[in-house]
Amino acid sequence: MEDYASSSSSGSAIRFLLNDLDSSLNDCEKSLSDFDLPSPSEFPDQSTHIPSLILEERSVPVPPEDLLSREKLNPGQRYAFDVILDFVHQNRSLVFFIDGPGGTGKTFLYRTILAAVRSEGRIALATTSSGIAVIMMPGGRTAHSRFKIPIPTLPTSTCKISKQSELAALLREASIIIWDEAPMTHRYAFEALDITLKDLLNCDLPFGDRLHENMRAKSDASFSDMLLRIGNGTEPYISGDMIRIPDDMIIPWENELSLNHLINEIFPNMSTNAFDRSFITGKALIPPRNRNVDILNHQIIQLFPGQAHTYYSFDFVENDTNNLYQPEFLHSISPGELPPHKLTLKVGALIILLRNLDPKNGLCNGTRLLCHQFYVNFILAEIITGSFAGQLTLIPRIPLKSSEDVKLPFVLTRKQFPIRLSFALTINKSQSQTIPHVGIYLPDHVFTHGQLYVALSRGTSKYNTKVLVRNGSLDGLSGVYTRNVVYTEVLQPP
Ligand SMILES: Nc1ncnc2c1ncn2[C@@H]1O[C@H](COP(=O)(O)OP(=O)(O)OP(=O)(O)O)[C@@H](O)[C@H]1O
Repeated sequence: MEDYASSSSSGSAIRFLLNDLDSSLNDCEKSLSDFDLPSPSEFPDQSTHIPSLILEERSVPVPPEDLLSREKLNPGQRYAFDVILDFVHQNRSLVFFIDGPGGTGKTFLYRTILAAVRSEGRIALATTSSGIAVIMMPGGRTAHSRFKIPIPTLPTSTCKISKQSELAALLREASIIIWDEAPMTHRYAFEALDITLKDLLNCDLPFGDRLHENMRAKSDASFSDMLLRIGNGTEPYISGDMIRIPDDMIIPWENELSLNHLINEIFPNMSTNAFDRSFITGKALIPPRNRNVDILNHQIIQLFPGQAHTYYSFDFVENDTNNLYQPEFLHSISPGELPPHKLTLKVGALIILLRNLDPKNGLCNGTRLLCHQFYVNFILAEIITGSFAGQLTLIPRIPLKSSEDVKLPFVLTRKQFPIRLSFALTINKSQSQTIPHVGIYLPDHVFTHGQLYVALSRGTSKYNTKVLVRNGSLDGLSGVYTRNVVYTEVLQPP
């Protein structure tokens, strides 16, 4: 409360405090009402000052490199930028859809728009569907937290924003709202926001644009072209839905030991390279499933030099008064969304956060970090993903509950650090990240739309993207093949 004492009145100070508290709780999918705390609007402002939410947005720093990005936009990005900025300048409303496969520069475009609009003293709200995308945009927040979209979101849901609230004032004041990775969110969330915004402001018809050029791999034109063909489903198919992977990307499958060849290709000479920060942070192995992630991480931490530090979790099931669930059984449960019971780490090891601890400060579900030091109840680690890269942070040990997705007949509570090793991560978790040196391990062929494209498009060139396919041979044909799942109807304009 002392930090808020300089506010013009005690009512304002309490309101500031409640607003900040509410925003932090929203990041963890909770709200003030969950803790019987009053709403900020119960503490009216006696002064004529600008609402704190508006001040907060106005103070989001504009990175100088984002201002310079305007000069680097490719023709597709430039067109979208010009049209959108025109609407902003004319104070006109329209909904724009920017579409394009991973790596075509959507986030780059959003950051350029945010910087341009904010540098004019206007308000630009940056929101995203996933926690990890938040840290890719300065001032980013998850859409659920920013718009107070209820969870679960039902067909009749509306956002919890009253007309008199500071948030309503912020939305009215905003010149632009950007929602990254919008298709990942259920349509009920958009309908809830649509109804709410219609009540607060006026929106018009949608407008769409599609980006085509893969910017992540632009230094390797043939790779970039191949990626777009794979993403569009136009790479030639052989024997149903199989495509051939170029020979120079292949690590041949001979037997189980071939996995070591892939690991050595991406993480060579670990005993000398492990403490070279730039070596270790630009790399990852990406298989489709969590169980393969665990196998790979286990193998790499063994190769990693230094003393192992192991943390064991405390596991329990609430209200299990008859001790039905023995600790040994609970320890053996290890779904990808929870940390393992036995967490073995080393200084310099790569880890990934499994919860949104503090999205405003870069600690989201999906943030990758480097371990620096181990304490009993904290780990000192350095963020390596997104705009907070380079910052040191303390990760606490916290209780984590299993979700319904794990399909257990009870809720498991595990007290552990909310992290896993991340030398390897699933293809889905790798989305939105550029990983210059990537090894794709396909013990099974991919199974969902666009997944092969996501895996292959993490890298920046053919030469540092390697692929190991377990069942990649086709009768009578040379070369290595894997499945590419593309539902072309998903790519058609409405
Ligand atoms: N016009 C540009 N000039 C230079 N670099 C660019 C340009 N556009 C994008 N990039 C770079 O290309 C890479 C991929 O861009 P970005 O992350 O914006 O793609 P994306 O479409 O958001 O990908 P994803 O969907 O995988 O998150 C980034 O390293 C980005 O800095």
